[in-house]
Amino acid sequence: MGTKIKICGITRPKEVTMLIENQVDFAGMVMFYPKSKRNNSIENAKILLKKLSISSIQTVAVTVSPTIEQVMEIQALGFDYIQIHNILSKEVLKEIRLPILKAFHISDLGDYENYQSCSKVFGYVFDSAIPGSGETFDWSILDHIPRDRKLFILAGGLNKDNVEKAVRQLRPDIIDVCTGVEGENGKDALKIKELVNKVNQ
Ligand SMILES: O=C(O)c1ccccc1NCC(=O)[C@H](O)[C@H](O)COP(=O)(O)O
Repeated sequence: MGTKIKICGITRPKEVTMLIENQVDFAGMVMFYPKSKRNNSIENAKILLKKLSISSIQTVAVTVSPTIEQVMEIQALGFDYIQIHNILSKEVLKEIRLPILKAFHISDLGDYENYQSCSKVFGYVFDSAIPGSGETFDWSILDHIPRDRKLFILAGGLNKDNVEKAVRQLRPDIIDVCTGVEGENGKDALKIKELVNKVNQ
């Protein structure tokens, strides 16, 4: 099976159209994180989710240290997965029903093994120090990560110029791209197309 593609940080209906036209596999929406320029309100997320529901694209709510109330709202919206950066509290882990993609930054990789036996964690997102910054990191630090059956997702500064090398070197299940497919006004149709072509060639 080929490498799947997740485009993160969508905020506009026309970006959903770009994802559908390019047959990407996952769409990520930043939720409850107003510090991000890609943050979505509940109302906007509803609009994007409705538009995505006519496609086979899987939806991911991207969160940072979410509270239990936020997790409940995300579940009610009908996302397929929740991606959690920073803290995944015991309370959230106990109550959550959505499959979790746990994000690790290059500084908290040591945490990774704690989640390997957790049945609610379906995958790991390996990301640079600042999520959504477009910065890459030294991929060799992942060489010694013990692989298991959960999804191995590579993020952080990927774009059309480095994605082939990343796929060859790390064989991720999914590549996750945000800044690398953006122009001045959000996601760029040509950049998405070029990236998808590079991954699928
Ligand atoms: O995009 C954001 O602003 C953001 C903020 C907080 C958490 C996650 C965020 N973005 C999505 C991500 O999980 C990844 O970091 C991203 O897909 C990779 O970003 P990039 O390096 O820009 O490709």
